[in-house]
Amino acid sequence: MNQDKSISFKQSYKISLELAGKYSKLVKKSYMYYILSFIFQAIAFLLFYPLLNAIFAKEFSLENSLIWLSAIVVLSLISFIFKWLATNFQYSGDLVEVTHSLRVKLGKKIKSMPLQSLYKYRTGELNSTLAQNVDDSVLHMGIVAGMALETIVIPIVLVIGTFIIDFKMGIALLVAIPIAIPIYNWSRKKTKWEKEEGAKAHATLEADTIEYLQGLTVLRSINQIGENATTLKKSIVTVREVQKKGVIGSSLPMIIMNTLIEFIFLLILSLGALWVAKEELSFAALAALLIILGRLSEPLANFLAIAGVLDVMHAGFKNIKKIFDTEDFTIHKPILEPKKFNIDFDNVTFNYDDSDKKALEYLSLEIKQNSLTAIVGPSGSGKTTITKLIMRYADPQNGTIKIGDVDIRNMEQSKLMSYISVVFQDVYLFDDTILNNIRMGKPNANNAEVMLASKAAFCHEFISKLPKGYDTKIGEIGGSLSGGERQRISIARAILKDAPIVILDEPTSALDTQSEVAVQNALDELIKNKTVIVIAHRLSTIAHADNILVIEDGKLKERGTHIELMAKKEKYYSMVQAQERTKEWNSITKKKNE
Ligand SMILES: Nc1ncnc2c1ncn2[C@@H]1O[C@H](COP(=O)(O)OP(=O)(O)OP(=O)(O)O)[C@@H](O)[C@H]1O
Repeated sequence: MNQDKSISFKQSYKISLELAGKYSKLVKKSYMYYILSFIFQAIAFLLFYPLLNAIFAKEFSLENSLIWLSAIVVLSLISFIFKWLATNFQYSGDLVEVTHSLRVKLGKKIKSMPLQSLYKYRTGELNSTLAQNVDDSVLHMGIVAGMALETIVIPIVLVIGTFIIDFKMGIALLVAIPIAIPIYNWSRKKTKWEKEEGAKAHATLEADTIEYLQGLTVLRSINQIGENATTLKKSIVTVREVQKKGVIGSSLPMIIMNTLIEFIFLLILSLGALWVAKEELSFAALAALLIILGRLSEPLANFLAIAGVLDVMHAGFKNIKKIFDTEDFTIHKPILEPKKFNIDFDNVTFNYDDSDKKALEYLSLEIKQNSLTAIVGPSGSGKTTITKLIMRYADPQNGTIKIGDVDIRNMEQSKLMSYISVVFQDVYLFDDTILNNIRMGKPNANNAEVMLASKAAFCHEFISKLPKGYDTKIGEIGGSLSGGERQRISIARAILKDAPIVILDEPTSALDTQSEVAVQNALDELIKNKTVIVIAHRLSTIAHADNILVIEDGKLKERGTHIELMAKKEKYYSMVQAQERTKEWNSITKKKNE
């Protein structure tokens, strides 16, 4: 599809069927009924000509007149029935089902998208696609499609009919159409710009608003609230600018188009009157033409407005299609399930989509089942990338990653995720009850299981002290949970999930000593008999690890236990020395300040 051109009626028809999925037959049927309804209605209007002929005939024939009148009534009734059948698609609730199934399909797609593709979207963008764009698109299938078909079918049938009534009049009508085309194209360009830019500006505003609210604390600390929230302010102003430019740009063509239609109709009528005077046209034909022009004016006047609405929908379609067109993870056949939970990287090279730099380079490493492996290295060396790839954030460009000797590409994504629990430094709690927040680890767990996990994570006590205990909503207590408490709730979630692999991304580094002890106790419960990977900056916390992997520039530089690596006196040794010196320096400056 040519993205720079306005969407044609045909294109929007095709896309609407694609989006309707299993409901496409119903949508097609509804369109068909609309077309039939408008054809019958237009023919009914054309039959005014023989009716008027019968009425104004030299010898008035009541019988003839009644026959034509009955024909008009019957055709109108048929048209009404077809319209009723067409709109039944909306009123029977099928349209709502289409909206629902499209949203569910999008939700499934988002779930199966590689995280790398997902992270390219801002939260607000996805939000606006799932909510607004889906509604806009489905609106097309229901209401606007009928109006769009009316603007096409009625004029076509009426123009053909006019030719049959009077060839000259038919020509006069046809000549008028090419005059309107350049104005139509000019206007479409203007309205398309407004609708597409408008949709983009709104999505940006939505995303900025969400990010603004999420980051309010940080923004406050850097004095970026209210008048100073520059990003949000900018996107609010952009919406105003786009709307203003759009309204100015699209109103003028609309006024010109409508005036032109009225002018052309007047001209045709004047011509008709002249031909009647010259006895080149019957009075009945002129009267019929008057009726036909009256029926034509509405769809023609609406044409631009409807084309504009189609552009809004096209913008929505494009966003929905962009999500559907994202490549899914391919699950390699045969689908396998690991029996063990050791992890192996074999010659793994990976660079992020938008970067030329290799985040990991020909990396091979082994993580034994039920061992505690620490990954250390300078910032940007690739530690987090290793853990992301285990969770299939994206596939490496080279090499394989195996769990229990099974390539992770041979595993169902949901199965793979069920093998892994992650505890991050930043804990995300959903605005739901504490009970449900923990239960997310195992959705079918009963309350007793949740409480058991919570006790193991040392959070039962503080939860019990909350006014509504486990039924307290996270939103109700807002920021009153400490970092350590939030962390322990997330550990309870992981304990309940009981996944065989646990990834700890520096979960205690942001905590004070007292909280750290409590969280460490909870972690000790979590990692019992698990394959554990810890990303650590503070080397003192991983001295007891079974294996330490030193990563630098995406490559494995050293491996061994703390004792082995210290004895080697190379990279790890220097890192430990450097941290010791920093610690000493900090305690000296602390003492000085006291
Ligand atoms: N989403 C991304 N897109 C592009 N490049 C990325 C992305 N995430 C990480 N990188 C780059 O990949 C390299 C490895 O990053 P990674 O986050 O794995 O390092 P790290 O060792 O975990 O660092 P840190 O200790 O600071 O968290 C870095 O050069 C980083 O800039």
